[in-house]
Amino acid sequence: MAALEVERLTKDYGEVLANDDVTFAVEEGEVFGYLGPNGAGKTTTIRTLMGFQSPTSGGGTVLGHDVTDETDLIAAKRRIGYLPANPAFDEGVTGREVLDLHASIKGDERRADLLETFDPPIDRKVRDYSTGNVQKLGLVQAFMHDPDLVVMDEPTAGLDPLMQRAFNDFVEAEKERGLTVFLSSHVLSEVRRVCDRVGIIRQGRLVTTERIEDLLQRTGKFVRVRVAGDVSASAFDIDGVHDVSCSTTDGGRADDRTEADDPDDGNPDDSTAGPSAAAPSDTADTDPPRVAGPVTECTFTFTGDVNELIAVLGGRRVLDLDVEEAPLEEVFMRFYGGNDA
Ligand SMILES: Nc1ncnc2c1ncn2[C@@H]1O[C@H](COP(=O)(O)OP(=O)(O)OP(=O)(O)O)[C@@H](O)[C@H]1O
Repeated sequence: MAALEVERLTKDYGEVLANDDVTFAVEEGEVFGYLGPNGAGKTTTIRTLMGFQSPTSGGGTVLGHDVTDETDLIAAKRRIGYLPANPAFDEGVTGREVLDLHASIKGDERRADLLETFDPPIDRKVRDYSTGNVQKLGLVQAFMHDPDLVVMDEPTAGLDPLMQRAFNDFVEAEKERGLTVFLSSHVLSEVRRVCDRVGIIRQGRLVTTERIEDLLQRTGKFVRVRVAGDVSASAFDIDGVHDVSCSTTDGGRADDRTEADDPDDGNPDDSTAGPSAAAPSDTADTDPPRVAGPVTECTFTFTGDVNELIAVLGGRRVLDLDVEEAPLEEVFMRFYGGNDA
């Protein structure tokens, strides 16, 4: 049984169709990221799943309970943790009192541990909290009754980088324990680190659901190669090379030599540039080959067979080579952007 299901969910606010026939499921034990640009419809889905608003049509289940059936949902909510976007608590009470109230309804067996991790100033009145501290209090509240499913709307909003990292560590550990997490986010590093799968929504429509690994696989690698000689982009005309761009400079020029030729620049990349190892034997560990004459630097995204790339490079004198995972940002921009294709 899926821990959370959204089935043909449509929410029409009148002027805006905020969710348009959205269908996806989150499996037990999965961490699922729900992504999309501002106003895409993420909060609308989340609030509907939590029973705070009714769908125009369609619906969903959480832990097998119908989200449009109020009574059914009450039973499920004891086993669900929820962190809304911009959580708001009674400003006149302390954080401790907020948690005590929550504990009286759902329990708090994990409160002490969570307070060690997130550490909001629980004896101060909520009105004196910073935005980040409100968020931390919300996180403690969402997890402290040891739920089976946690739903969070932008959980790291307002958290400083250290706290964001603590949150990511925490979610990874929770995943190990088998917790199911559904979260919306704009923070791609966080998504990449903690999520197994993502669903991307744009203008109310689900564009894709995909495993993070597959998304990265499909995106390919970002390649930057420097070769001796005047080489044109057509030299890399093999399957899987995209957006190739080459520029040739005089290899003897000081500015062009700076990175590759300076053994003392402390740049570890100079000595580890993959197939530079395939370059001639004058490629000392700390002293990449010098070259007289033109040097061409080409960059491209590569989704093809790496052996074909090696074959192309094999016929040339490679001075430097970087192969990196393409940034996740690029992948998401494709989906976030205006081009449906
Ligand atoms: N109560 C409402 N009445 C009318 N329109 C609404 C209402 N709530 C949201 N909307 C509109 O529905 C669309 C989706 O909003 P929603 O808050 O679900 O997006 P979101 O993806 O969560 O955005 P963000 O990333 O900015 O939080 C937006 O155009 C928003 O203006």
